[in-house]
Amino acid sequence: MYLLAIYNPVAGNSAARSVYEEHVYPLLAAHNHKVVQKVETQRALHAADIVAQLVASRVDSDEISVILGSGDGTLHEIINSFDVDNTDGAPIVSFILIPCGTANALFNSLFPSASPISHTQNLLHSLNAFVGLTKPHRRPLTLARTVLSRSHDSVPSAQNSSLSAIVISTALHASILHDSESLRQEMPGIERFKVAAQKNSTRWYQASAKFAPAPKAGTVQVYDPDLKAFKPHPEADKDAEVHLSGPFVYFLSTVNVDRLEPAFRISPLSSTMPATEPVLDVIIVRPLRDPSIASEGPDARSAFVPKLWKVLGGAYEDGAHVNMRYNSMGEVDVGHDGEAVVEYIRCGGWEWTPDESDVKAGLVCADGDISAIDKGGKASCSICEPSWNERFFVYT
Ligand SMILES: Nc1ncnc2c1ncn2[C@@H]1O[C@H](COP(=O)(O)OP(=O)(O)OP(=O)(O)O)[C@@H](O)[C@H]1O
Repeated sequence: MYLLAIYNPVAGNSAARSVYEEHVYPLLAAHNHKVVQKVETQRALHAADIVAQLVASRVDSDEISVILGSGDGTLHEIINSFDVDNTDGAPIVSFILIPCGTANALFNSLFPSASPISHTQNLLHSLNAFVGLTKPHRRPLTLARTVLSRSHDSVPSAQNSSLSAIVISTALHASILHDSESLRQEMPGIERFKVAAQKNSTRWYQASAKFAPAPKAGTVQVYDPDLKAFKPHPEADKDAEVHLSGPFVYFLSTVNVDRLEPAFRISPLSSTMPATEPVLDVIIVRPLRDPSIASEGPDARSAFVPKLWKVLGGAYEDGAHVNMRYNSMGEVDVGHDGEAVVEYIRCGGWEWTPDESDVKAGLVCADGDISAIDKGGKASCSICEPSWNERFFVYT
């Protein structure tokens, strides 16, 4: 096994170097683990280049173990450095996560009780498993591929394709990530996401969406708050696809994670009702499901803002939003018996086609990385083929 220790010195509150020197390296030495290569990243994509070179050189090992001190963005860069067409015989990559980023969605989902991460012991859960202080378990990472295509493209180019291990979103979440990046210097913590959320709160996104089933399930599933269970989506067509029309406020899908921050449990059913195959859990809010809103317009958009915050606030209450429903007045609560406010869909893939007139509906977030769909184009996201879901692992 080739052991690589790598950290991003500017991730999160820039504490990675001291965490490695004071805790990570001493713990590895105490357990006789010899690090072959130690890297402090110097720039964006540096970690990705190091791992890609190792894989390409066919390092004399069938496994590369990467002790990764960063946020989710650096993990995303590493996964995307793989040459999709040339992986035969390439070593598998196992991550030991040291959460040094801002949000650390993957780490916080895998170790939900490891909060706050300001407590050193909470940083070391994955490393403790690797060195054998806790029962080691290596969990495969499910990957989703997102392809942005122009409508006339029959074969989208590789440059427009990316792999994700955490979140793929459009609508409000993509706008928040897009706008919060400019606030990073001023607000290094998660408060920058809240500021960007306020800025985008009255925006509705004009698009249509399509969903396809995961192979084993055979149907697109939707969560029913009455049954407290998933059921086949009632609007599936003869090809088992489900089509939803906009406007949308929220559209976010996850793999491997049930939260994006320690307490923001946006796709809670991925951990409380796990699927038996790799799937995308998709969280959708469409404001015209609200019985008190008959049509679009500035008043309707303003009226929906407090409901949106209530729903997203439910994610901070251990995922209570998935059981929130309307009453006949359009009020939102878990005790009501009208339509579910959140459409919680479980599927194998989705397609998002923004209206040409709506520029912000064309933003797509893949693990925090923002891209824009070309005018007239669409984004297609699907669970990767099984060989890709056995390529990356994480110690838990
Ligand atoms: N030395 C460096 N200087 C500037 N940027 C760097 C350096 N090393 C890595 N980066 C870049 O920093 C960006 C953010 O890193 P990362 O995702 O690890 O942390 P984060 O954004 O704080 O955390 P999270 O993704 O959990 O919110 C990545 O795009 C990475 O490429």
